Amino acid sequence: MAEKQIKNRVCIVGSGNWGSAIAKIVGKNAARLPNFEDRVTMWVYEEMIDGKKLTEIINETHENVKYLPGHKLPPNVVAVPDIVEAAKDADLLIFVVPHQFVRTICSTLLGKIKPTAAALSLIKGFDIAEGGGIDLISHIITRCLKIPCAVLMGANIASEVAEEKFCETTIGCRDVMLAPMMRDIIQTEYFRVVVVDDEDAVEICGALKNIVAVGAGFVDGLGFGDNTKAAVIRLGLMEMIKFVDVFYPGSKLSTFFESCGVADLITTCYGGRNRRVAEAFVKTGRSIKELEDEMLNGQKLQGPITAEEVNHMLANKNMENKFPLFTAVFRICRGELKPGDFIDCIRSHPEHM
Ligand SMILES: NC(=O)C1=CN([C@@H]2O[C@H](COP(=O)(O)OP(=O)(O)OC[C@H]3O[C@@H](n4cnc5c(N)ncnc54)[C@H](O)[C@@H]3O)[C@@H](O)[C@H]2O)C=CC1
Ligand SMILES: O=C(CO)COP(=O)(O)O
Repeated sequence: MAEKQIKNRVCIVGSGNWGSAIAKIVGKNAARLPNFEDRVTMWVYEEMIDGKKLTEIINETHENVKYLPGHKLPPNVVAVPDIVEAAKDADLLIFVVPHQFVRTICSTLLGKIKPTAAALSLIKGFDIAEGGGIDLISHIITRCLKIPCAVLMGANIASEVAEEKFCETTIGCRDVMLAPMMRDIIQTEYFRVVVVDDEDAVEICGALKNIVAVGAGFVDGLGFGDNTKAAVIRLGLMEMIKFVDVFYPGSKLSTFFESCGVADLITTCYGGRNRRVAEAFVKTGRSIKELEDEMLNGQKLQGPITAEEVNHMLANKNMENKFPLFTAVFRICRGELKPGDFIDCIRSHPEHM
């Protein structure tokens, strides 16, 4: 008798703009691959749209009309409003929520998931740790849920991925047994995966580039040109490399040349939400929060909060002057500096000394 194939169950924890775009890929791959269960659950933070529950709309129309309108999800992706119900049988949990919600989600899932499950985090951001430092989101997931957590970061603007325009991504996974499963469920003809073992650096790149993208938005709003934006991208990259070198020593320089590094920096500094809202912030003088609510229809910015989390650590360690671009973005978002001061802050960057 033929041996029964073990089928991995997948749950996508999140259903925003990126969560829905990745659900399209994961749903198709799960239906196609013999070692995955067809049915993929997708946890949806329930909300009402024109008097109807978003989960019901998604399950009836196979479209997340709020966060990824115009794209059909495969019918085997099932929207579930109860997070424990969605996650309890999963062998692979794909975390893709705005980073500010991760701790609450983990405490809800504590003790309610399979102890043998593994996680893949697509979340770009940090959290504040006790003792004045920062925590990586994948570390929070591993610590809270006691499961391994790899990461996926890359130059992946969700709408373009949903349109199936070619791009690359990076999976950071130290566990050679888990890496093939992670790659299989993600890779398609148009979404190409490179797996590296430098997990922490991959994740840090994904988080820090959002701060740089806010800076890129500032220079767009101020009316500077492409040369200035290129300088912001380059100085941002140098601060990202330094940050990893100082706080996460042992990471590899080559990781910055993967999709999660320089490529994500470029795409986000030209096409991302952080850039767009930061440009409007400069042009209108309104608050980031107001503009986020008005311009993004429920989607969430990660850059300004990440700048705050990073500054919390830099200030505690007396290192703000070593990271003038990160520091200036934080202070401008807080209203402590004017947007016009941005260039002055990076003019005397340590890179120029
Ligand atoms: N959108 C993009 O192009 C990309 C996003 N990412 C990253 O993926 C992560 C998730 O981003 P998106 O899917 O775009 O989310 P999003 O920016 O579309 O956020 C909206 C989501 O947050 C949920 N939400 C709102 N309040 C909540 C609460 N209190 N608790 C839990 N969930 C709540 C909403 O229901 C919705 O699903 C972020 O870290 C982002 O940086 C990464 C690559 C591309
Ligand atoms: O991470 C992203 C692209 O890789 C999306 O960036 P934004 O959140 O700025 O849109």
